[in-house]
Amino acid sequence: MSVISSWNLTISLNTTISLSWRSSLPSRAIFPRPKKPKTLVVLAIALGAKPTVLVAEKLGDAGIQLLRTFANVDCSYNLSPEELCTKISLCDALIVRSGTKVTREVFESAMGRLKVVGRAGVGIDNVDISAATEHGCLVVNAPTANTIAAAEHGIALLTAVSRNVAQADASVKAGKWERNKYVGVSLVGKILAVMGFGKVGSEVARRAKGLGMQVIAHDPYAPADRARAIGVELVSFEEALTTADFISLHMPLTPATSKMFNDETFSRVKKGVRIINVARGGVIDEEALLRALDSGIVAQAALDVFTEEPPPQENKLVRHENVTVTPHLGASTTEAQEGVALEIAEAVVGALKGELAATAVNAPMVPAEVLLELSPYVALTEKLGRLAVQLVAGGSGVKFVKVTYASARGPDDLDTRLLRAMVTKGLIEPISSVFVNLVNADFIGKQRGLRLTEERIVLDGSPEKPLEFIQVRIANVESKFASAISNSGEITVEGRVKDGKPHLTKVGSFGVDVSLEGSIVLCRQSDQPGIIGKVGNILSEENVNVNFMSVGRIAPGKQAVMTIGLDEEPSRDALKKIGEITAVEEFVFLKL
Ligand SMILES: NC(=O)c1ccc[n+]([C@@H]2O[C@H](COP(=O)([O-])OP(=O)(O)OC[C@H]3O[C@@H](n4cnc5c(N)ncnc54)[C@H](O)[C@@H]3O)[C@@H](O)[C@H]2O)c1
Ligand SMILES: O=C(O)[C@H](O)COP(=O)(O)O
Repeated sequence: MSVISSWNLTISLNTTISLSWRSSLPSRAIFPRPKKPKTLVVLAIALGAKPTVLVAEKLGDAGIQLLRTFANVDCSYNLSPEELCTKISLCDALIVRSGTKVTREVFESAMGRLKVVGRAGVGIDNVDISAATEHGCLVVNAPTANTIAAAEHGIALLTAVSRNVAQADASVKAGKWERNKYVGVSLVGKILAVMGFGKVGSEVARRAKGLGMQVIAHDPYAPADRARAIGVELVSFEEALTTADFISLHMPLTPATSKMFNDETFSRVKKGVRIINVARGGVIDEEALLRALDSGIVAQAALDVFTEEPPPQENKLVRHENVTVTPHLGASTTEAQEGVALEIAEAVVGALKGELAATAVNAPMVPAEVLLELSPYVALTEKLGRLAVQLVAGGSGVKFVKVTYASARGPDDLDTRLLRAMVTKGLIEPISSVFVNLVNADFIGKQRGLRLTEERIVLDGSPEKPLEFIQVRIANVESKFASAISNSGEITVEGRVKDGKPHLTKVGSFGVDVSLEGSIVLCRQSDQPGIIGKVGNILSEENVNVNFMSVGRIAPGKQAVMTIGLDEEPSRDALKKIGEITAVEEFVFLKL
């Protein structure tokens, strides 16, 4: 038995997984069965619950049209933060570009209705991701459609600064003819350091090589072979800083990259370096850049992005004669905006339909084929969680939960994030009013003090099935059904998938077998003839249909646990009558 202590995840960028939402759609299921992906949509439309999407910044027409095929679309631009907070409680989705700050207040004001925030672009630094996650709100972005536009803008600024295009243009327009003042520098043979070798950075590198530049790149996370493939050498931060004639910034704004270029870094650059920033303003300490420009350490800068956008009128950087500025135009080409609009509209509609887009920012991305295979186990884990928590005696509190996955597959072959989220959902939802989904499961679990550990049992045999059985145990609690406590002293429920359906196969130390649908009665009795009939009669008198029944006993004539699956919920009276059968020692009714 090995304890999983770290997640070994494969994130696929080209796949979708399914996830449904609770508030406006009338289903609590978190995963619609993949074979019927349209079910939730049909329900939503039939009940008139067409979702509302607030588009808070200008979005390309193709995207708006796509959104309108599925949702009510409210295009309200230039909302104040207060107006956004007021509107948001009426919206299921929000689409923004970089100009709207989606703060914690926005998520709080949504009061649970907002299910997805779509960022029509790459950078998500204007969205409070932690707050989104805490509120179970999915954040998706459109990471690919504006890559080329941003790279082209980077090259435009690179060539513009090397030849003083903006300054010379302003000079001529001011009636001057200063040919000697605006002598530029050549690009060919010069060293360009690309900082951040992701989508945009690598396209900039490719183009700069075409201009005859020697391109190096610094990116702690980029694979060297991807760089080598386009003739770029990955180097250390120090080497990039000290050798470059031009530095082009293409990393995201994160706590680690914030003010990455500051007085200290400028003190190490090659004198006369030229800096281009089409990434995010915050990666440069703007006051330090001003000092570096004034002292001549930095010869020129070209900035498309600023710490504060738009920058204040009196901003000295913007007015500096060696600085070329554009108003965050990197993504602003007709082609990129149409592409981004479609990319984000598809992602948002997909998310509202119950599919989790491949561009999810705050939820695990699971390949579709993995999801399909895991789907019945997803249902099983949620139901085991629901059963286990309902077996806890009032006042016990649930803290220590152990989930065991038994499989013949190697540990790296099983992505248990979905299953873990579903156990958490099953454990928490029956005893609280919070809505748990794949986005917020870990957060809600932690918030409620749940210590969920996972372990693997590696079985011999064929690894055809992803899992043989799953066990959920709750430690340090008492049970309202004493037989649910196994020899280890924990409430224990175990299940398997049989013919694609989740089954409960063990309660405490008793082997049982009941299909997990509807609700169930667990009943411990002394093993003797006639009990099944008596219970069956009580239920049939009430017109309650028994869909499954099994009896597991320790030994003939000793104690047995009867498991009865029910389609309808029996009345209190019927349950009382079951409890009054003489041989029945204890019983419990559990809702799935
Ligand atoms: N100006 C615009 O209109 C515009 C348009 C598109 C993208 N952008 C911005 O450009 C940046 C890059 O976008 P992308 O699509 O290429 O993103 P990306 O995620 O594909 O690439 C970012 C790269 O930065 C690297 N990185 C992370 N931390 C780093 C660090 N400390 N040092 C060096 N590299 C680091 C990552 O490993 C990654 O390879 C983002 O900030 C994005 O918001 C701006
Ligand atoms: O991160 C991005 O995608 C760019 O900064 C573009 O943002 P915008 O769409 O708000 O211009």
